[in-house]
Formats: sequence, structure tokens, C-alpha cells
Amino acid sequence: MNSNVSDERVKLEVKNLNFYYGKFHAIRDVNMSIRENKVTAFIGPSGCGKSTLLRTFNRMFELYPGQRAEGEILLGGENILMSKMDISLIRAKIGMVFQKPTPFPMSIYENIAFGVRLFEKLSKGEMDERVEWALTKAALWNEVKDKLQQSGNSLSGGQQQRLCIARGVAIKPEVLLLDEPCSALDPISTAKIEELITELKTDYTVVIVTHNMQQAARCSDYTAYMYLGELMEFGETDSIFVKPQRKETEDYITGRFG
Ligand SMILES: Nc1ncnc2c1ncn2[C@@H]1O[C@H](COP(=O)(O)OP(=O)(O)OP(=O)(O)O)[C@@H](O)[C@H]1O
Repeated sequence: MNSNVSDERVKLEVKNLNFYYGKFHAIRDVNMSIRENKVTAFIGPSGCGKSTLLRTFNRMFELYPGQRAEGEILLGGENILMSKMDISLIRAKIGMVFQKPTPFPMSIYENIAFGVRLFEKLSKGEMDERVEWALTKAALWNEVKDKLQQSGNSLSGGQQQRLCIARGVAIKPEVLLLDEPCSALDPISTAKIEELITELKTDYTVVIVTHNMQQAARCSDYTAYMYLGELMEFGETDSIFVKPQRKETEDYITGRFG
């Protein structure tokens, strides 16, 4: 399906994207435009390819032999799937937060500073500022400012996930990919992360995989409905939820799927 919509600025242009796990064809000819400073949600039944599609955006699959992507994912006109592009540079531009909070086994401060050091040479004062800035962006600063030297693992699940988001934003990526960031969280932490996602789009382009229809409706500007590796419907979230074009999309969002 071709889902290029012409208004607004495009951050990532996906063209004829196919993805294979060995012989298994998991993503089938996807075309879509991810808008800059907007939140795009990927929805669809389990196994439809949401995480796979998200992981192609920063070539996460490269860590695994036998997995391969074909087609184009253009960031600023450059195809990030081309092997000559430096992988660490791509990850600096396109950050990712996983489903389960994964703080590094180090202090809260170091969780943020570690990634920044890979890309920038900052003085101690500048690093302190960056750590505070990132934790503030992730709505965590007030809760941790007096215990920055404590282990990241000492935080609650919701705080750990905000720490991971802070770690992601600290290196100032252009795009932030969130793979079911709230699935392991309680409703209060989830509400905080959702608020945060809405704030983050002022500075970043956000793509989120979610199983939660309310979450997609609340947080995203654009929604992509996937089924069996295909992009079935893609458009503004309001239209997808109020007036889906396809019966399959309607069945899924109203819970009639299956
Ligand atoms: N490492 C792998 N090796 C082989 N096949 C895989 C692998 N990971 C995923 N798949 C297959 O690719 C398809 C898409 O999986 P993916 O995890 O992207 O779906 P999803 O929509 O994110 O699912 P969920 O909502 O359950 O997380 C599924 O059929 C899955 O079985």
C-alpha cells in the first residue's frame, strides 16, 4: 500500500520496504512517510510486524544473522539501509527505547552520561547540565536529583523506563523509536510516559509501537495499521479512529478482530 501524504515535513521516507527473517517474509512492500515533530503509532494484531518495522528504522536487525531488509528508509535524503552509513551515527540520530526498561548496571548519572560520551566530548560541567536536561525532559529530574549516584536498578519500573527515555534523548537524536514502552508499567507510570511522549514531539519525531488503542488515540498524530506484514491503512489518527477506510482496521480498533 502506498501511504505518502504530501503536507508537513517528512522525517523518514520508507519506500518499498521488505524484511526477511531467513526465508520468512515479515514486512511486505511498505511505503510510508513519518512526519517530523509528530507522533506516529504502529498498531495491529500480535505478529503483524510492528516491532520488525520499527527495528528497521535504526538497523537494529543487523545484530542478528539471517535478517535482512530491502528497499529504502530515507533520513535527510540518505538511505539508512545502505551498509556504508556508519551504524553508530544512525543510532545517534535514531534512538530506541525497548519494551522492558533496560537501565545499564551503573548509576543514574552514568546511565545518561555513558551514551553521550560516545558521541561528544563534554566538560564535567557540561555533562552535569546535559544529565539534568535529559532527566528533566523525561520528567524524572525531581525524583532523582538527590540520588544521581545510586544505581539505575534501584528505581521503580516506571522510573527506570523514564531513565531509558532520558538516556535516549540525552544524545539528542532526531527520531525516537519506542517499542511498547508502557507494557510493563502501571497506569500512573503509563500516564506519565504518555504525557512525556506528547511533550517530546516538540523536539523529536516519535514512532511508537503499542497494543493499547486508547494510547494510540491519545498520543499519536498518525496511525499505521498493520496486518500480516502489510501496511493496511495509514493516516491521521483522528481519521483512522473515527472513520477508518477499511473494515479490517475498524474491526481491530473496535476490538472485533479475530
Ligand atoms: N527473530 C525472529 N526470527 C524469525 N521470525 C521472527 C523473528 N522475530 C519475529 N518474527 C516473526 O515476524 C513476524 C512479525 O513479528 P513482530 O515481532 O514484528 O510482530 P509484532 O506486530 O511486533 O508482534 P507483537 O505485537 O506480538 O509484539 C511474526 O510472524 C514473528 O513470528
